[in-house]
Amino acid sequence: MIRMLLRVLGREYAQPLRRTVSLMALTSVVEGLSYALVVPVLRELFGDTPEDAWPWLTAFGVTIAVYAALRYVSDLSGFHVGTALLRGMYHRLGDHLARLPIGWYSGSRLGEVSVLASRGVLDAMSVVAHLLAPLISASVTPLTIVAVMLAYSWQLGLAALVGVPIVAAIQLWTARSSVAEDAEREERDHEATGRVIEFLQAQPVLRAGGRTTERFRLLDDALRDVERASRRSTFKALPGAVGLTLTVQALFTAVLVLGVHLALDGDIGVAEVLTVLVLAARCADPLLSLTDIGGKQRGARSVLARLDTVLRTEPLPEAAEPVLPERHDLEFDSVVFRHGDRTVIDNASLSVPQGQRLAVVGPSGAGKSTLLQLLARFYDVDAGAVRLGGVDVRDIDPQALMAQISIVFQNVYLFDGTIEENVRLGRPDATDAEVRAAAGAARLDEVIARLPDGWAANVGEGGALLSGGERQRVSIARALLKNAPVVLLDEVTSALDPVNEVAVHEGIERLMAGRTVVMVAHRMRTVQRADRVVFLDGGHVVEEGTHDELLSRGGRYANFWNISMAPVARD
Ligand SMILES: Nc1ncnc2c1ncn2[C@@H]1O[C@H](COP(=O)(O)OP(=O)(O)OP(=O)(O)O)[C@@H](O)[C@H]1O
Repeated sequence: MIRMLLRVLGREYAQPLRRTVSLMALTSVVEGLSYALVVPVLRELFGDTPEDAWPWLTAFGVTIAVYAALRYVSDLSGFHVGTALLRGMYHRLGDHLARLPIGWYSGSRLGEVSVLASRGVLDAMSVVAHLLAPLISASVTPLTIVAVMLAYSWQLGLAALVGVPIVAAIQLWTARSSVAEDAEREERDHEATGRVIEFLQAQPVLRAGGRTTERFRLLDDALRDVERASRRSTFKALPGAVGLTLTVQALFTAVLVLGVHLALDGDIGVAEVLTVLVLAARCADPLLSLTDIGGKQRGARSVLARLDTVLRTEPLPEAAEPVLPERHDLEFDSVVFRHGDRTVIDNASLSVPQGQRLAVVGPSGAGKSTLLQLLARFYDVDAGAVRLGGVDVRDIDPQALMAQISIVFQNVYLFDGTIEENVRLGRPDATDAEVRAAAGAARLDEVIARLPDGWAANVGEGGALLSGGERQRVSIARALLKNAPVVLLDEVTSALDPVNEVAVHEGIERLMAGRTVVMVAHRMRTVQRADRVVFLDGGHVVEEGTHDELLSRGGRYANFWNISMAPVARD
């Protein structure tokens, strides 16, 4: 467990963790010794000279005081190390997540990672803060007591010692035999939490579909699976729990019977028998709690295994000697890209000279957005190469690559902060004048003027307090402020109101000026502003040329516009 914890966290935590474990073990030994001192105290008290009990009573008092102090220090140390590990874990996970390819963040991953990053990390780290001390106490204190018993009466000590391998074997067997069930329960638990997130996110769709009171079947199924998996894992751990209880009771009875027998034979005194029985009873409690602790420990172990899997996910490889491109032309050279076994981009080649605009047109699912994602290296190609300024994007330092590219997506995500903070994200060190100039060019200044708090207005989580068109303006202002030489644009497909549409188009026109642009275009008006057009279908470049050339060719592109324009013409 500790080894796994250190693998997930990194070796730098080994020393504080080892120190805490040693402190906890020492505390448990002193606790055991304090119980052991009851024997001489009682022996003297029951003996002929009870006043001889004073030195033992003093020693007993001192041991209790030392134990209390050690308990305080070791609990505090557990708490400090636990919180330090928690912080370390968050940093490690955050740093790693920031390096993973954007393409890794698919829909289901978001739920999984949010559960791991919140409850998962807390669960795993509670091992140190809350689980380690009881676990060590439940093992070390009884062992100390058994050692003391051996000193007073080897027969009774030996009887108790027999229990040690049995208890250890039961614990080990329970842990081993329920590994699969525990992992299954954790898996189902995570799935259900993901479904809860999905259920909350799907509220607008469910309500629009009139399913306000109907329960969400996927969530219901997931919760039923959790119930089934929990039942299976509880049943699997049950024989271990029952076995442990029976063993502890049997041992206690054996020590009791043997103690009485020895006392009747006169081998040991009544005081010894009494105290050994008290000690044996004291052993029983922590031993029985091992069942509960073991369950929690197995839960934490499976969370640690999940964290380990995420942390072992390889980020996109970084070039050993990165090259900085000096030009900003773009090139797709015989690119093949697959999602699983599905080929999404199939041997596509195209190029965009520096400062020119390429519009990508095609039916839904043709691979248009994927093309943009490959340019920004959200994924790596499976074959061929994507080049910026003649340099393979895999040979460019990831941060340098992102500095060359501004991206304006259809779905704009804004952080829960002020408008100014959201625009500044484009270039955090920009001056106020530059931020205001970018906002003006994106016609965001009109939006700001309408808001009571102006620049300081909060946009709400995800930008919920702004309209779709207003959010687009923020994202264009952000891109303008970034002032990158390459612009990737995924045109908004849903209709904007006329005022926003004009403003967004104006902003985009300013953003594109003098830059190398690849835009996924859904409107004829946008395509007409491009220097060249490629028509993509099934991941292939089917046609390529200027808008007028392709229209007059009367091929797939012309046909595509004829079909998409037909409803507009009818209106
Ligand atoms: N993360 C993913 N995992 C698996 N398949 C994916 C993933 N993302 C996209 N695809 C598939 O890749 C294909 C191309 O998707 P892409 O989003 O590039 O198409 P598009 O041309 O932009 O479509 P649209 O115009 O509808 O947005 C689609 O068939 C899609 O189902």
